[in-house]
Amino acid sequence: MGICGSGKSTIAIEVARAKRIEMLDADDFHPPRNVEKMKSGTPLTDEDRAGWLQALNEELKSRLDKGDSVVLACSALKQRYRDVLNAGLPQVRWLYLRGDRETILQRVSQRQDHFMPSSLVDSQLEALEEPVDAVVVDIRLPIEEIVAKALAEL
Ligand SMILES: Nc1ncnc2c1ncn2[C@@H]1O[C@H](COP(=O)(O)OP(=O)(O)OP(=O)(O)O)[C@@H](O)[C@H]1O
Ligand SMILES: O=C(O)[C@H](O)[C@@H](O)[C@H](O)[C@H](O)CO
Repeated sequence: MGICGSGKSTIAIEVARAKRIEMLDADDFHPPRNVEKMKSGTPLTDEDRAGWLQALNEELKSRLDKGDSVVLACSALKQRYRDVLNAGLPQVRWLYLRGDRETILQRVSQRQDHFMPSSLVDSQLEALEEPVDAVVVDIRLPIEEIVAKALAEL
């Protein structure tokens, strides 16, 4: 979890590869209207995110109930969002990619092929409620170090 540009997809892909498990990217589950909204520079509301979070919980459940493991890259900005994602799944563990505004802005503005505009970074930081029950990493660390910490601690 973490705000836009914190490295969720990058880290999740590597963790999933190392553990040979499936990786899901929550961005692939946003309804088109949510993506259009973000593209046009408007932050999502709790209401916009509600169905999406519910759907992601179902996706996790369908895999974990079968005994499969999965890595989900998801912003999960607020505690109540994480409560929906976690519902009925006590085995879920969180990795929080903690990022400072400057590094995030730099990475988001350098990305070419992404719908998220850097103008939304401040709204993401405002919405963010830092987790108390997560493994926390600083996004300025090299990718390999973050992945190693995730593999060691999750
Ligand atoms: N630890 C890191 N060091 C340097 N660059 C990184 C690191 N982690 C990610 N990046 C780069 O930062 C950018 C943002 O990463 P990524 O797209 O994985 O973030 P994200 O959290 O999935 O973003 P979003 O939620 O907006 O899709 C990418 O260009 C990625 O290559
Ligand atoms: O809850 C949200 O506002 C969204 O999930 C965003 O965080 C983006 O989808 C993602 O970070 C892409 O940049």
